[in-house]
Amino acid sequence: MAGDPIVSIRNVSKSFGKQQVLQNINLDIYPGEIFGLLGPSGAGKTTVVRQLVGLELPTEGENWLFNEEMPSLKLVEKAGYMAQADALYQELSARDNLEFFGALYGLKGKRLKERIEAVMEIVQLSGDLNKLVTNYSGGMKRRLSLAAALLHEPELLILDEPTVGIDPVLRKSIWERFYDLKAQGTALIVTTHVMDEAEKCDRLGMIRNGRLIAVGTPQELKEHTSSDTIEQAFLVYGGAE
Ligand SMILES: Nc1ncnc2c1ncn2[C@@H]1O[C@H](COP(=O)(O)OP(=O)(O)OP(=O)(O)O)[C@@H](O)[C@H]1O
Repeated sequence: MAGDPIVSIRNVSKSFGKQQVLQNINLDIYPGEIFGLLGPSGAGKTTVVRQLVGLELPTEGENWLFNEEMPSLKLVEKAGYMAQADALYQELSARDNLEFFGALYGLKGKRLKERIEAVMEIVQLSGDLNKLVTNYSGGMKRRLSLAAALLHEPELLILDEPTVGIDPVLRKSIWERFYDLKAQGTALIVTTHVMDEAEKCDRLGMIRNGRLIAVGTPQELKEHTSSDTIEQAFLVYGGAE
């Protein structure tokens, strides 16, 4: 792949107490690609992405972002992160939440106002800007969290199960926005256990029991295992482990 990787995970292992949750992960991710981390619940996907944003440290190995080792405060502005659990202030309106997150990223005034309008349009919540978050549905909260991650136009977006609880129609339109961002050169890392979503990624990393068992385009992974579906390919790689 052309150019320097935007993310480089090097020999990363992680244990929580006696439980080893990541085993010698090596992975490079490049600008402008949508990289999917696919694996069942508990496989270690969240632990990988939390390390990339400096919320977790590896027990062994290194995580590099933009040619700098994590954790680094300087990198906070370059990456946008959407966690699995929504980190929103329930008693505030969507607008107040976005103003708060925007201020954290150094956005203010007219620029902040413009960005809030733009991201709320992307997640189709423009009409609900002044509503209190406590009155949002689960799917609306997910979309608002996504809006917050998009606010400062980061070069790298790290999204932990971004479309859980979002209906298929909106999921499709959110993926269209992901492709728009990719076209602008943004790299996206998306964790998922949904197979049809995995198919939409440029490349996939399959994770099972803390190990990266395969990396490639959806097409490559299917071809190498003579599988018709990603699910089948996953089972073949998992079985061969
Ligand atoms: N802070 C922690 N302390 C102890 N164990 C943890 C901690 N965080 C994660 N784990 C364990 O690490 C393993 C991997 O968890 P992780 O959340 O990374 O999986 P995941 O693939 O993201 O799963 P899911 O799709 O359910 O979010 C699990 O067994 C989990 O219980």
